[in-house]
Amino acid sequence: MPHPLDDRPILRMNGAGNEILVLDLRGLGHVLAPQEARAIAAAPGLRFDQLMALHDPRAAGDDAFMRIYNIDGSLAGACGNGTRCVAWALAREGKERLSLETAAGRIETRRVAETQFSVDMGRPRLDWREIPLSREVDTRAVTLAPPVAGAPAQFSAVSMGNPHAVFFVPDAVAIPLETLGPALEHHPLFPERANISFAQIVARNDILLRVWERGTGATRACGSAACATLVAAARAGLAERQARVRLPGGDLHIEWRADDHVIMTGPVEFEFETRLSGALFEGAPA
Ligand SMILES: N[C@@H](CCC[C@H](N)C(=O)O)C(=O)O
Repeated sequence: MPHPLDDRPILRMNGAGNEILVLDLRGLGHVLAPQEARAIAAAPGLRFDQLMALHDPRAAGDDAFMRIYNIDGSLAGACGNGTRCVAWALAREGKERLSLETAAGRIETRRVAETQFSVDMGRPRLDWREIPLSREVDTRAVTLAPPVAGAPAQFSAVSMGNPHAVFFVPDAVAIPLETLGPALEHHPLFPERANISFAQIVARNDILLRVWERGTGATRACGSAACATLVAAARAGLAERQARVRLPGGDLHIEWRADDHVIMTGPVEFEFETRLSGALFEGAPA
């Protein structure tokens, strides 16, 4: 009996450099196990930061339900760059606007140019319980206790459907991401771990950002982190409610609208399409 994913098409893309796979499972009824996601990541050419698995919509009017996997097989509630890639993939079916559901809620996408998409990432969640944090704090300025050597003493916490900690620093490029990232991702303040951002305010509408992603590590871009950073910077009075956020893999434009929704606009790039082989999953549950 062949594995249900044998010969299934899969798209390799990137969103501002964030490495994304899009796997359309609509009509199949198969839910990827974490081991299966990790097996795909280990296949030649298929390493990913996030794998966006599309499932049949659960609600009338939606185009798909998305499960979002990190490279370690864990699930994320949101992925801005991956969502733009999904928007590109479904635009091939003639859909220029999408309504997509994830574990964290509903998001909407809109094509703004051939390879540029806007995503309404919804409302930021700012209560410590929603992020979540392990103790009651004002999320605008959380003291990092216990401290981590080399990390700033305070950060701002925001959920964009996934947990983000934003550290404002004078020089984002100088940050030793590979050592601070994992120490902070697993800090006891974050019961569900966290995505860790180091943000340098260049001007009130221009932010330089480097991100250590929960479940993945250092990436060339993170859309939800860019949204969280803009929200944190605006709350701290450091930035306007819209800004360019510059990441190693490209720029994103983020706007925190008056209606509280955060809109992210940025590029996608299609790299190639291939087919999965059932042999990848030998030893992983079907
Ligand atoms: N790259 C993504 C976010 C990634 C999700 C994250 N690693 C998590 O587990 O929350 C983006 O573009 O938003």
